[in-house]
Amino acid sequence: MDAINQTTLLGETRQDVATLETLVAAIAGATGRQLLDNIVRWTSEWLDADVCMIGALEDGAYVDTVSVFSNGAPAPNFRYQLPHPPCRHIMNPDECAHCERNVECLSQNNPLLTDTPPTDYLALPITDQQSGLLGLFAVFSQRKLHLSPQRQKLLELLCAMAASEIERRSVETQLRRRDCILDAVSFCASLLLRAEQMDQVINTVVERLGRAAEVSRTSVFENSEDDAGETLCSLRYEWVAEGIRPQIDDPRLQNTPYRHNGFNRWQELLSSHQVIASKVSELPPEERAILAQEGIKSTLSVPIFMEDAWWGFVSFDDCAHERQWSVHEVGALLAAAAVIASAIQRRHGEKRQRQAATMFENTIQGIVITDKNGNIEAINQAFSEITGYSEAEVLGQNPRFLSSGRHGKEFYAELWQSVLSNGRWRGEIWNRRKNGEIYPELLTISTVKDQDNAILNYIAVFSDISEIKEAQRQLDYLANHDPLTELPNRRLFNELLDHAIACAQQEKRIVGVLVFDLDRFKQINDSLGHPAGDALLQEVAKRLRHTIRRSDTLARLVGDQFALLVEETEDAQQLSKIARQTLEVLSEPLQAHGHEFYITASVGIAICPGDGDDVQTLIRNAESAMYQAKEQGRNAYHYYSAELTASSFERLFMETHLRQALGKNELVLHYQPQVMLNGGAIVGAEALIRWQHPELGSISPGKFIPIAEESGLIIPIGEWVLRTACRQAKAWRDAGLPLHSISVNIAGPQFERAEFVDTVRQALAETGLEPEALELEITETFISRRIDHALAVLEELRSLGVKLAIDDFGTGYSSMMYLKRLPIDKLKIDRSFVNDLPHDENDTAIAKAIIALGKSLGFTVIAEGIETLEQQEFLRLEGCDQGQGFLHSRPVPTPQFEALLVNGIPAFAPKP
Ligand SMILES: Nc1nc2c(ncn2[C@@H]2O[C@@H]3COP(=O)(O)O[C@H]4[C@@H](O)[C@H](n5cnc6c(=O)[nH]c(N)nc65)O[C@@H]4COP(=O)(O)O[C@H]3[C@H]2O)c(=O)[nH]1
Repeated sequence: MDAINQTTLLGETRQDVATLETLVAAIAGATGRQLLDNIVRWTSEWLDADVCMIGALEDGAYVDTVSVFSNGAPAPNFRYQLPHPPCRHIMNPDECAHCERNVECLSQNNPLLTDTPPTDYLALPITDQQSGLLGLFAVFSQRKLHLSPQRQKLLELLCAMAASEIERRSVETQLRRRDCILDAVSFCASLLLRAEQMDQVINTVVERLGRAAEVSRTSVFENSEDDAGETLCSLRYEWVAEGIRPQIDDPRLQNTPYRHNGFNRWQELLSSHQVIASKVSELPPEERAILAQEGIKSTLSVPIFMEDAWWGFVSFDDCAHERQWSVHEVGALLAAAAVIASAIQRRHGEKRQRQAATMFENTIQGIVITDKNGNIEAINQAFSEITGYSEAEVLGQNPRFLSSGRHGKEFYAELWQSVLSNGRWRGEIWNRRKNGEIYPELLTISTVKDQDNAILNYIAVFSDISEIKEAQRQLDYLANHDPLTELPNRRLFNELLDHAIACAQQEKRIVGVLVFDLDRFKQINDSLGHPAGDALLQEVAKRLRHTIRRSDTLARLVGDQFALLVEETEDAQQLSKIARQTLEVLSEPLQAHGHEFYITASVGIAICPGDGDDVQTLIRNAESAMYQAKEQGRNAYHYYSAELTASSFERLFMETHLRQALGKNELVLHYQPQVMLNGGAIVGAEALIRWQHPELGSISPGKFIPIAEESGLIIPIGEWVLRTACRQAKAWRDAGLPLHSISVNIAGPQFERAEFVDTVRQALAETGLEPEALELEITETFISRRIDHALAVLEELRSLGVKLAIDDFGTGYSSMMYLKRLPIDKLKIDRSFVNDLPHDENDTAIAKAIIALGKSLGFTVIAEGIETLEQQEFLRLEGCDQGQGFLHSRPVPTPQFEALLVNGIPAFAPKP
């Protein structure tokens, strides 16, 4: 049948009608592939063509034939590439049909055409209003083909039929692919659920999805942030199809900032839940360059969100085709991304679980998990380490086997009541280890409940707090004990006394408080240093501890003050017995810190009831009594009496005011002349301190010097005396007044200070007084107590050039042995031996002996307290060199003394 003739006939002749009838017969009832096959067969016959085919356009780049009729028979489908002549014309949207002669086409791609290459070509686009170009309908012939309007109309009709079929087939393909992906997704989901090793499964999941999506590569990228808050992405998992180069080891894909790589658009889109589905050729140039370099032609990237946070994305790359991603595929791959997200999340959870498991095993806290009935389901290593029980020994048991027996039923009832009502109990509990040892735990019990609030498990977490308790005990001990002597301190003593008072009041008993204070301890501390003082206190504590009865409590209140609480006593007399015993024990020589100490103490006793009903009053009154004992000559005990309070207050008052006296210029020096007994010339002056209190008037040094010594105030006061006396003597001497020397009293604590010699040196240097014009008076008692030390200091002072006198000579333990060694200049006979001269035999003998001793050793001898001419004469005749006393002058203020210096002593004035 000639095509031209037929065309001419179409629509006009019977032949036309027949043609249409055969067409209708061919397509009637046919659907799907059958319809397309019938169309190509019918067209082939109608146009007497060698080959007739319908092709579907794939990815805009290929034609996949869907039905081919070649040389009188159906032929296999094939694919060929576009654009390719002559089919490229059909790709032009304006072209609705194309007819071409003498074509040389398709020969390479289509085996059907290579044997007998066609010369004529006729084609029409198959289009759809929504999707545009779907494919083409092509006819090849070695005979001449002509496209008449009628023929074109009929072919357009056939194209329209083919279009719906191609459309249907395309959707079918997309759905098949989608189903395929969804199959893979569900497979992966179940795989993930069952999987134990998430890492391996994630790789399988990625592969399976990649294969299902028929892509070349599936890549999972994870986000992170750098220090500057920049979002980075790193390739974490990857699957590649055969022949595709893996990228997982490419360092450029690790910690890559989206922004710096021109992928900031991706960051924006993906982070806002959008998908990137594109042919690479259609991407912006910067993105295109990077992806094309990797051979990627199409990419679909889907974000992964985890708990609403953008975690990263999964990319499906097609390196083979410029693929047009269908909505179905995108939907399925979104589901795939969700599966991957859940896998990753599970992996994180697993990690957390593993961490939790590790913590369970490695924590130092013991953990027990029981079922709802309280039977142990699991324990950790620390449980075994703390309790000593192995897992096998405890599984299935109720933890009550750990009970120590120290808590009653009520304790446990309250505990479980709290667990059941609050879901939690926390507290300290005593439990028993396997070896029977009872130990304290800090325990927390909590419940695990299901959705319906029913208890599933109890979890007990506990720490062995033995060490903490021990530390607490030590802290308590430290808080209540004196670290030096390990005796109870004032705090604990107060508590115990409080308790004792309460008990005694109930039982109508008496309680005694004895306060001990070491006499002159301060001097020891100042002279030998604190280590020696501390060692002495330790020895004293040891000795006292051994002396006291078990029922009594000894404490160190402060410094050198100890207290004894006597609870079991029949009467007050027993307390004095205890005080006496204590004094006796202490009077024994003590060895400490390489020294031998001869100490004494003063003890004050207060009794409840009577001397106070509370802790403070009792202790304060015992202290008052102790001061009273001191004032009465030390090494004694004294009961508290109401009058004592007044003197204690007075003492306290004086100490307080004495502290301010120096600053307020209330202290002054008076001077008493020292005269030559032969002739009466004033050779020296003794500086004697006076305290002029604005309210109390003049206070005698005999009252305040002991307080100054006890409180340490003697140091600044003594320095002031020394400087003032030196300055005054210098002034008098500079004024030409006849004064050989100025005598200054040095108290024991001053003399024992290591800096004493320096203080003297400085006083001389500051005032400019010649050293030989200064005489230091040191009491004999003091020198004899620590003779070696005294010797060394006196030598040093002597080397300064100052004069040294022994004051109150005769009152101490004079020993010829040391007296000989002492670098002194003068002996001062104590007033007490002068008082009754020349009538008292004893005093006379002593005075004579002292004078003889002093003379034999080459010392100057001076007698103090000369009040009568008789005394003076006796002493002078016995060879005493100098004298000092009211007979010559009382101690007087500076101006009066100046007058004495100028006018001489009236007692020696020539008789009129
Ligand atoms: N009954 C009587 N007493 C006489 C007579 N002649 C002098 N006295 C007193 O005897 C004391 C002599 O001083 P002391 O033995 O060193 O005894 C002094 C001395 O140990 C101490 N003292 C005074 N001034 C100082 C001082 O500046 N430093 C130190 N460390 N102690 C001082 O106070 C003690 C008492 O001093 P004062 O009250 O000034 O008493 C003085 C003086 O007033 C007398 O004929 N009859």
